[in-house]
Amino acid sequence: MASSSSTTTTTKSLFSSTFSASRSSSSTATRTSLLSFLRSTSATPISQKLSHANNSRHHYYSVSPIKNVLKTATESETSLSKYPDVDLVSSDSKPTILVSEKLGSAGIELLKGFGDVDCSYNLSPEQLCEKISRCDALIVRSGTKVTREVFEASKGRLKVVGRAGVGIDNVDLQAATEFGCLVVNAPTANTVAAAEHGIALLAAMARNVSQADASMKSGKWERNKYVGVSMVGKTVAVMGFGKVGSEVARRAKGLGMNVIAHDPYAPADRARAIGVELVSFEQAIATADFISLHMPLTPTTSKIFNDQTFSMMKKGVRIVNVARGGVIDEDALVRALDSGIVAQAALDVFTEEPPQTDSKLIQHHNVTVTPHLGASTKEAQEGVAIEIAEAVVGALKGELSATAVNAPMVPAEVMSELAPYVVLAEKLGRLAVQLVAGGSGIKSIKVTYRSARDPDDLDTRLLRAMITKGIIEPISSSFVNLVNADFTAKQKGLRISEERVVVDANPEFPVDSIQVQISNVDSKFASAVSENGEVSIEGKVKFGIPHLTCLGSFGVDVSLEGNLILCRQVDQPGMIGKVGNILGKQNVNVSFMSVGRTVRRNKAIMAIGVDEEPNKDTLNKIGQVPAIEEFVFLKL
Ligand SMILES: NC(=O)c1ccc[n+]([C@@H]2O[C@H](COP(=O)([O-])OP(=O)(O)OC[C@H]3O[C@@H](n4cnc5c(N)ncnc54)[C@H](O)[C@@H]3O)[C@@H](O)[C@H]2O)c1
Ligand SMILES: O=C(O)[C@H](O)COP(=O)(O)O
Repeated sequence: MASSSSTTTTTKSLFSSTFSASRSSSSTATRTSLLSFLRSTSATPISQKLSHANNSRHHYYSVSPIKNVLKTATESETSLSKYPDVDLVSSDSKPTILVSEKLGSAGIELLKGFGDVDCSYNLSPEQLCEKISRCDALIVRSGTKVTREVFEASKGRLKVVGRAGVGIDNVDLQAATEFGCLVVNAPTANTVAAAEHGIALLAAMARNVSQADASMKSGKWERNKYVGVSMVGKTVAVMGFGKVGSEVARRAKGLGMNVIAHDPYAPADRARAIGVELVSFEQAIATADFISLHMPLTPTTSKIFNDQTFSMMKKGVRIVNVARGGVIDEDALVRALDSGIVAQAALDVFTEEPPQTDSKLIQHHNVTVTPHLGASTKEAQEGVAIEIAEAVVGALKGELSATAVNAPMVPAEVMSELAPYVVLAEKLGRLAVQLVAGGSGIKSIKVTYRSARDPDDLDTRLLRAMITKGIIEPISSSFVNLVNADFTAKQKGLRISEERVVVDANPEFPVDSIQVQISNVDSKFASAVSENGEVSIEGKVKFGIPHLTCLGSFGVDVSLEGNLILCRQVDQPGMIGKVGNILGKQNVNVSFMSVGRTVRRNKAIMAIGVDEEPNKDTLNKIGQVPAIEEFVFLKL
């Protein structure tokens, strides 16, 4: 008995968990196709009319199979000619990588080995927008705002934004996704540096180090004024128990502190392993003597520390923030400091950076400040530079990234297994859409994955994205990639639902077959319409090669390579010879032929693979063969 699970995925997020790169794809054909998929980024958000070139002309990759794949992007080539004003990179040029903030030298060297590196610091927003149209990649730290305007100004050339650090709140992720631009970060290399800075601020604040230092430098000797508080035995609440928060917790325990933590998403066993109790937000802030902030800035955490939450804190609490300034309502913090609810604050990050010099918060005598130095150790900066350079180069090569922020991250072994099915998925999408009659608005697509494995074991994001690409690209000037596939489908009003069905097949393979059905449309080829009235095709991977195995109600067996002529005819002898002759006369090479039928001597479907595209006259002659009732030419 087949069992199934289904999802509707027009709005489902593409992005999740962990991943490593895709170098282990099984065949050259498969590998190059994946690379092209990642590379063919969107020139324009689909919400706007395409008004400039896309980047698919940037043939700077030296590996020849990749060039072949770029050549197959026929739609891209056609639409490029419409936009002669765009500064296209020639086929031999290297990618241009703009580095807009200081990056460790090891990372710069790594980038120089791959592309032309332009280190231009302190650019104004206008200068950044001006430069970006000539750049394929941009590397930033927290000081560069990568806004929607930047993506618009890039005119589709920008393929990847690398954030040399953790926080990506300075990058407009929605705009990046709409433009098909991958965003990657360097999430691990500065963790220890940030944690050490948090502990440094905690200790400096508790012992009034910066105030006493300033006092002495102004000629004073105020031993009684700067009596501090001890940390041992005190409770510290770590708000955000991720990478930095965990490291702060470890160090705080080493100082003899009682550590509690609040993080709605942190696993309890990680906390237990460090000897930390996970508590509610309210419990954390109400019981802590020290509060150390380590959560990201998100719509949920924005100004989460405000008048109301300060009022819930223990009087005399001390707060450290090395996360993001925006999680604190800074005016409310000044009020809490003035009223004594908060005894002291130590801040490395601010809502506006740099903050106004006359800011009441910065000037407050109970506040210790540093200019966003959390990640600024030699070691961390070399680390993030290498981490981000590798990620950006990998992305420019078309590899899936281990640190992608706005694209699916698929483990290497899953990627390798799925690779041939990814190729099949795109071909099925391309075929299905070409079978729809012009003028039919496509709205609803159903994809059914049949597999011997448990439905939960099949990660369909890549397959769905490729089907979307296959469906959209032949009929529009949009360019679809892994980053923008779901968004593009949604913008086009396509509702893609998925079903996973368990079948009796070989469990060694992740997928047995993929079926694509388009409902409520007319077809150019009536035989592609199933008994239920949908344009329906199904395919399998056989010996690593994608095959069409079902068309409407007809079983066929056609390898999906080259171009395809499908004919429906009266099932009678001599048909293959007749059509073969017509093609031969026009020097069109037939790569294969296959006949499928429902009932003997009734109707048959003939599928003919051709290397060249037959001219109109040849196609007309095929149509004139008396037994042929309908035919269609499809580009794969
Ligand atoms: N000052 C600096 O130079 C510096 C350096 C590194 C990191 N950071 C910042 O520190 C923060 C943490 O970095 P990280 O590498 O540990 O990131 P991380 O993603 O590993 O950890 C963040 C944690 O916050 C948790 N979280 C999310 N929403 C929360 C909420 N509402 N309440 C409590 N916890 C919540 C997440 O579950 C996660 O565990 C980020 O904002 C990052 O930008 C600053
Ligand atoms: O999020 C981060 O990684 C830190 O805030 C570091 O930012 P920086 O790269 O600007 O120092």
